[in-house]
Amino acid sequence: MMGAGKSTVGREYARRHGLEFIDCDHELEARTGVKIATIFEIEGEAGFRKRESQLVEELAARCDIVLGTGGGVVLNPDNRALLRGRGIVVYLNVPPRVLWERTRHDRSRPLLQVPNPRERIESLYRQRDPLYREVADIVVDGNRGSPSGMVRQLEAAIDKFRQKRNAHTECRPG
Ligand SMILES: Nc1ncnc2c1ncn2[C@@H]1O[C@H](COP(=O)(O)OP(=O)(O)O)[C@@H](O)[C@H]1O
Ligand SMILES: O=C(O)C1=C[C@@H](OP(=O)(O)O)[C@@H](O)[C@H](O)C1
Ligand SMILES: [Mg+2]
Repeated sequence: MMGAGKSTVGREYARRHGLEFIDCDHELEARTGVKIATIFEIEGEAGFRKRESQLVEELAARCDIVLGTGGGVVLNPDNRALLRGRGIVVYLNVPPRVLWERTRHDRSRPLLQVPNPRERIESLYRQRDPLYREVADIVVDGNRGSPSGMVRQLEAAIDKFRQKRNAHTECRPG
């Protein structure tokens, strides 16, 4: 969700692991030369989603990167299928009250520039939580510490996931 810490925690995780971090929104801004809010203004949400999907399709083919998506990436079933098929997908789950606290003074997210952003966050959370769970390999409570604390929790959760996955795919001596 917006404000969960994908951009902040993802960047820090990648730095600590010597991986390239690509943030979908930053990448779209770099490629278009304008802010996300301007893409929404000119092309509407539909135009933004189209650009986002094209970028996710391109980047899902990359290896050895940490990809920080926008929170709305899961709305498109094709994006969900792409993400499910690649890498390890983490859902940073943060309750709406905290998402609101983290985003309330930030005007960079057009979907929250409404008269009742708090209610908007709650309804988006209700709508999207099942979609995030559908795509995620790992669900991490994203409200359990500072960004660097979250990176350590992510490391532990990813190690655990890899061990479990390897145990399942190991072949037994015949
Ligand atoms: N674990 C955390 N604890 C406290 N604040 C955080 C945490 N993770 C992110 N933040 C803050 O919340 C805001 C939104 O983070 P951001 O990484 O942009 O979220 P997202 O990319 O998921 O929308 C930023 O101001 C960031 O510094
Ligand atoms: O949740 C969403 O629909 C959006 C989330 C934003 O990214 P963050 O999740 O990084 O804030 C950005 O892609 C756009 O404003 C739409
Ligand atoms: Mg972000």
